[in-house]
Amino acid sequence: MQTMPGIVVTGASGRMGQMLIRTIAASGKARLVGCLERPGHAWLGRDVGECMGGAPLGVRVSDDPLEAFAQAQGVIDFTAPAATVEFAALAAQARAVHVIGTTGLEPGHIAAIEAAARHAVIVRAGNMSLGVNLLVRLTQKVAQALDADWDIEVVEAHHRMKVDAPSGTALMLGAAAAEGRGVTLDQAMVSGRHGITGARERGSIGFSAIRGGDIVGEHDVIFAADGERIVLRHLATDRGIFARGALRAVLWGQDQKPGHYDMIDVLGL
Ligand SMILES: NC(=O)C1=CN([C@@H]2O[C@H](COP(=O)(O)OP(=O)(O)OC[C@H]3O[C@@H](n4cnc5c(N)ncnc54)[C@H](OP(=O)(O)O)[C@@H]3O)[C@@H](O)[C@H]2O)C=CC1
Ligand SMILES: O=C(O)C1=N[C@H](C(=O)O)C[C@H](O)C1
Repeated sequence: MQTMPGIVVTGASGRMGQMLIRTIAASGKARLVGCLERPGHAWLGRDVGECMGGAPLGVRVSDDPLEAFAQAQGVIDFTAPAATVEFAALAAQARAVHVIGTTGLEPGHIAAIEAAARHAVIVRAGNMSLGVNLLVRLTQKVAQALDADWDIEVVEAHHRMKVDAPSGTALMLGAAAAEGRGVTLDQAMVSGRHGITGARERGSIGFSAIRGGDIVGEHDVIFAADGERIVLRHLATDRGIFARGALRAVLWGQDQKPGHYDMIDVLGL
């Protein structure tokens, strides 16, 4: 009989960290074997279930990733770019599958993640939900079917605590639209217009970000032409969709060769 993979959750006290811990504990498919927080964090040394205001889960919060990863088959990481790069190197050293949900990554961070993925399985996506990854595919198809008479705009809305813009999801959708159009996102992207911008440049892909309240995550891809408009929309109302996707990814990754994968690979879309 195969044993359930042991998973470490980084950023345990965060919005996603707590959702991941609940999802793993209830799954019956994986075991929670470690929880990480920064040195000095108030939760260190305490049972993570009790820290979250519930029953004990038998896992104490630690600030030692090396020790935690050594006993794990998977690491689920929704933290911040600098931490994720550090975790990628350590998870690869431990040959643990590293699932990365962290957004706001710059090219230098991605290069470091690529290097780690030469030695271990990494699954990274700016959005782990089934719905958004399906929308990525639909966006690519619609962009491929339409010419540059159709202006493409990506509009996203998130809670007031989000620190990066455009969102990782908006960038995935923009990249899919660009791919459908046969251009790169770097060539086409226009983000956050302000002031006397001049008329819209034909073929550009625009990005706008709204931040407020407790919005979990909303994304529209607008294809606007003269006289008509197509809007592809995803609304997230519960962070459980991201946690369930991440759990699926860490289980899928157990049987893969080292490499840098995304949720399209995991979901087979
Ligand atoms: N791909 C996806 O499907 C999704 C991705 N995300 C992304 O996940 C990330 C986290 O989001 P969210 O949970 O809302 O954010 P939170 O701020 O609620 O949680 C982040 C956690 O990571 C910890 N952390 C940050 N830096 C470090 C570090 N250097 N070392 C150790 N721990 C660290 C934080 O600790 P501290 O408070 O001490 O800083 C905190 O516990 C974001 O990048 C977000 O965009 C979110 C939802 C879905
Ligand atoms: O920070 C968030 O909350 C979210 N971040 C991801 C992103 O940047 O797209 C995914 C989701 O939209 C929630």
